[in-house]
Amino acid sequence: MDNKKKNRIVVKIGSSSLTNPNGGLSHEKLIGHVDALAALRQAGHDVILVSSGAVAAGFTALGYPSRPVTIEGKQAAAAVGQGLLIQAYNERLGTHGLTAAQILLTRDDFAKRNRYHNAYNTLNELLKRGMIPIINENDCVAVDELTFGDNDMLSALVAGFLHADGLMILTDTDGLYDADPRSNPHARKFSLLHEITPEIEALAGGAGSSVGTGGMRSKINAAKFALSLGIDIFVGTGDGADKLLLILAGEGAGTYFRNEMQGSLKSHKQWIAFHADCAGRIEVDAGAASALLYGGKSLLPSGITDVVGSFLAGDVVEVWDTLGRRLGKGEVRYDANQLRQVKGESGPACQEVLGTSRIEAIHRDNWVTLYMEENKEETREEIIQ
Ligand SMILES: Nc1ncnc2c1ncn2[C@@H]1O[C@H](COP(=O)(O)OP(=O)(O)O)[C@@H](O)[C@H]1O
Ligand SMILES: N[C@@H](CCC(=O)OP(=O)(O)O)C(=O)O
Repeated sequence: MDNKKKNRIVVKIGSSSLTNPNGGLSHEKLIGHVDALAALRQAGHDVILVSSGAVAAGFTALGYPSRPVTIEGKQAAAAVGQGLLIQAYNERLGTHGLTAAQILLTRDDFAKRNRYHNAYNTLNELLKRGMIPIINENDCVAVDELTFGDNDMLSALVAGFLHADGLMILTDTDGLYDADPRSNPHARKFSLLHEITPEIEALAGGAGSSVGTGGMRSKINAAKFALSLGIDIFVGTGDGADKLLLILAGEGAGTYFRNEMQGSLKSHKQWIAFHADCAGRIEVDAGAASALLYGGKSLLPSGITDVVGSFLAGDVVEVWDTLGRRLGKGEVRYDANQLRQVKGESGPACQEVLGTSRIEAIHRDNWVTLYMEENKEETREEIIQ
């Protein structure tokens, strides 16, 4: 994050920072955040908000004494609370001449190529027109296997997908400590981390309030993912209308996670790597494995030794080598039957069967390396191209 250039910033606000401890929206807290978002926007930055709080804001109106635990209870509470949230956001944004644009997503929306690209195009159009996108999980329809897990991870996925410069995760604690500060008054804070080691992961505990869900653990998972894409992250808190500008300037009350990596994986490659369902599997010989991993080459049929499954052209498949190592994932140009016909064949033979000179089974633009040999940093460089 660089406070002098125009940045694209994803801000995530947790339930505890928007609602009262016993549920119900806190207008006072929400207004404080909106004023800070408006200041960031008015300083010329693109601002995308990932807002939790629908369940926590809605459950009291439904007569639940505390955050519901049943799926239908949470979904009903979210249906009420999401409306209350957007109404309150819009009221306050309006005083700054700004407008909210509500986007509710499920994991399925990220897994389907068309939906993923539609969401990307819509968000870019909204930002071009100066809107403030407000994203939440579509809790009313999301069921376990279709959820992002939590909004911390959703905000990291959104930050990656939009090639954000920074991700600010606002919560009720001023950063990551070496123990949960609620239960350990001697806990010490980390101000700046360059990587998330297993030791750091082990320090982060669960939710600290009756309305939060993932706790610091889910923030660390999200930070790890965003860091792997070269995005700077801040986890912490703040007060006043200039709190987000202070965070941007490196003066926020929290933990900064930064790494030196430049550039991020293209959105389409992120879709292949993190979201698309795998429809089958291709096995390749050593020459093809090396061309894919280290040569930056496309996969040609001559290197294919086996084709498993019944996928279609345009599907995403996993690629393994004959030693049983998963090398990566790619979008195939041909369906499984066509690839069975040309596997192991030379260029001219493939051209004859496929009727074209574009014989790549997987083009390098549609390939993502996932295999990382221990201590082999160049593989990582290839992932982040
Ligand atoms: N090592 C830690 N450092 C800081 N906070 C921690 C740690 N382990 C657990 N926590 C808890 O994580 C909580 C924040 O997460 P959560 O309750 O899910 O908030 P939100 O609703 O903002 O997502 C804090 O209130 C704190 O009690
Ligand atoms: N989508 C849910 C929030 C899920 C979630 O991750 O909550 P939190 O830990 O407060 O960020 C809601 O709006 O209530």
